[in-house]
Amino acid sequence: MTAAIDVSGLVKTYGERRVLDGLDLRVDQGSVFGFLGANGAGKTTTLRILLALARHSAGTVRVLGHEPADPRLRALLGYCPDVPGFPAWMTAREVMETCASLFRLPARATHRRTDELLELTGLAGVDSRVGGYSRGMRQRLGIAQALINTPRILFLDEPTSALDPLGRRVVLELLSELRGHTTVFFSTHLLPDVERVCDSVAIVDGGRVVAAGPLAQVRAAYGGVQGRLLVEVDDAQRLRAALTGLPWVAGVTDDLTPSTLALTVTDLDEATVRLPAEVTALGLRLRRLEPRDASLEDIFVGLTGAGR
Ligand SMILES: Nc1ncnc2c1ncn2[C@@H]1O[C@H](COP(=O)(O)OP(=O)(O)OP(=O)(O)O)[C@@H](O)[C@H]1O
Repeated sequence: MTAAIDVSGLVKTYGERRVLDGLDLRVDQGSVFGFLGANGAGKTTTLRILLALARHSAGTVRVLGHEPADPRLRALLGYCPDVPGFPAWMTAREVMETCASLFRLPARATHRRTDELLELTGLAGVDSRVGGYSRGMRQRLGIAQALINTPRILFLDEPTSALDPLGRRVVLELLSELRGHTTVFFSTHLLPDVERVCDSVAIVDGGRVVAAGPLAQVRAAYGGVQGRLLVEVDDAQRLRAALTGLPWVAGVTDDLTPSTLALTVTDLDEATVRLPAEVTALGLRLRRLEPRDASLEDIFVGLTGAGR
């Protein structure tokens, strides 16, 4: 099957500055794909190139098998920018009808699709003008308008960044519902969002993809590097002092309770064996030992040096 998105060796320079530096990317059709990177990593630039809003300096880019500027793509794509803007005096229905007219949808299809999408995005029955909408409502209308033409790929730039937790959940559930029908490509710096809804992920850093693939595969491939252990003992601070500096311990932080430590370890299996021995040697009592695979956050921090 043709990939939804296939990018190879993508380079974008601004003057002397190499903002994208040989970026490779493959997104399967029907997947919910998270394009993850810290601020300035190159996400928006990549998105703009995929949508033919910016030109690349080198490399190949195919969207549904076409060059981004191919006019055949126009009807096949939907896009919602990070801060969607609408005329303040319009209602959601008027926004949808205006967008439908750009695709020359017949009146019946416009009405049917508008009803469906306003229902899907929780805006059915909202008759007020867009100017009074909350950010979450605007974002949902942005997604609805981007779906009016039943696109094969929906592009979203940081769709949840400006939203409160409830607004984020609603938008993420909405993206999940599109799985299998529409390829969803969304850029974000929010790791929990990716963990919640994505099948596949690419982590971009310094204009390159540093890890990519199905979420489980990325976790397995890079999760072995660092895992986590939650450990509860009767004297956490003595254990903390003893563990600090050991070669298999990459970091120790206090956890939620005073008797619990969160350990970042270089090898989860080795640590699970060594830790009880350390606790016994100190004459402490082990109350809990809970190994955890590296989260996407551990992987992200390890690969991009975020927070360094
Ligand atoms: N028109 C431009 N001229 C010069 N530099 C630019 C231009 N657009 C973007 N950049 C630079 O390219 C780098 C990548 O920017 P980009 O917006 O793609 O990052 P991003 O991953 O989307 O981050 P953010 O979440 O902050 O938007 C940044 O360092 C940015 O300053």
